[in-house]
Amino acid sequence: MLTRSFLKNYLPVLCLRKISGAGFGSPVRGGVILQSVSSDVYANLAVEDWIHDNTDLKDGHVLFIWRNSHAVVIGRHQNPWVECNLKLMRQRGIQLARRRSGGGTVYHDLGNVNFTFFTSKKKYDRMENLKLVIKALKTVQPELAVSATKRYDLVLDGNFKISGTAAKLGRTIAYHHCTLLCNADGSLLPAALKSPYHGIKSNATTSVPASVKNLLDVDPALTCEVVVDAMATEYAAQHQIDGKVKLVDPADETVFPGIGNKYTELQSWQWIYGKTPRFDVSSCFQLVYRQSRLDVKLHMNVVGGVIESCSLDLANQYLPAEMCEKLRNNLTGRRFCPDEILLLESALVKTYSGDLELYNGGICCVKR
Ligand SMILES: Nc1ncnc2c1ncn2[C@@H]1O[C@H](COP(=O)(O)OC(=O)CCCC[C@@H]2CCSS2)[C@@H](O)[C@H]1O
Repeated sequence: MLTRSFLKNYLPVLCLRKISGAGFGSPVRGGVILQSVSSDVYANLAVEDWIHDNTDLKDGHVLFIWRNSHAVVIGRHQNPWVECNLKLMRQRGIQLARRRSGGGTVYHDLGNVNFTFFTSKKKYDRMENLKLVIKALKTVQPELAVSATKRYDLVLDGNFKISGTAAKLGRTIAYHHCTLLCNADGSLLPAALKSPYHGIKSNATTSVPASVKNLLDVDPALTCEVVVDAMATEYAAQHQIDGKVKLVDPADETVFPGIGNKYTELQSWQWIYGKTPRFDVSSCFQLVYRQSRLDVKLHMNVVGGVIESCSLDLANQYLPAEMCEKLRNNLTGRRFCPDEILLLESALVKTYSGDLELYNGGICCVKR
């Protein structure tokens, strides 16, 4: 079920691996530059996955260029509640995506361009790729004080980050992807990446915050479009291919058979939240019931985004042990949500649904 159209369009560069027993010749040397017509972060990440899973790049290489509408992209082993402000993101329509590569959290919008360099694992070389980006930028602005760091960031004036890097190494194929800030929203970027949440303990990868800058602030000529053109020209020159950029539509199953499944998975709660490394979280509340206030300490152990176990410490054993037990049972097995107050409230409603006097009497939780 391999797509003739993909082969027609993208061979001689890509040699597609056998799928369902259908093999297609031997690897062919060459390179190709693809650019997505979509600004949907999940669709673009699905293209990366698809190329990673379905191509054999023994001597071939691919540059994939893509931009997204507002999104925060966390690394494979990160905790979204630690890394970003989910409430603000919901209010501002900023998508949350988890990528397959490791590393930290970045903000994307149409003022940020992403470049994915696919090669065989042998040819994988992040510094070479970053040198290419620097060269391309310098063709537009020779005076640009841009350099690569040991962490594979690109910085301006030795200080201001304009690009972050992450990578995924497969069995035979590898990719290195990086961002490039041309004209991203300078106030949403830090706001979306600031978690209001404290008290989470885990071994998840944490991001390394940096001072960032947009290229456009240094030189108005450095728009995304100009930078993309310069990159395509430089990549083509380096790999001795024609600099034509082939536009691809991630929704086109005739080109990317089976991509719909990848897209669905990348958007799912199970992938975005469910893949969060296990963590512990502790919170203190006051439970207000009629005239009395009750201090509550809530400890939760969250595995796969779901509360695996929890404990409640209540001063003076205010609630009968069996009620505490009921409350604990109602929290256990629920999906963790950033607002423990809501979580506790809904567990209380469930626990006391048979005790209308208590519930109607107005239990409310106040975070201290
Ligand atoms: N778009 C963008 N570009 C560069 N730097 C950014 C960006 N957004 C945020 N940041 C800054 O980097 C740190 C995180 O740095 P940290 O080093 O922790 O993480 C990264 O750089 C990851 C880069 C992932 C690149 C992938 C390529 C395609 S999909 S995402 C963050 O706190 C901000 O200060």
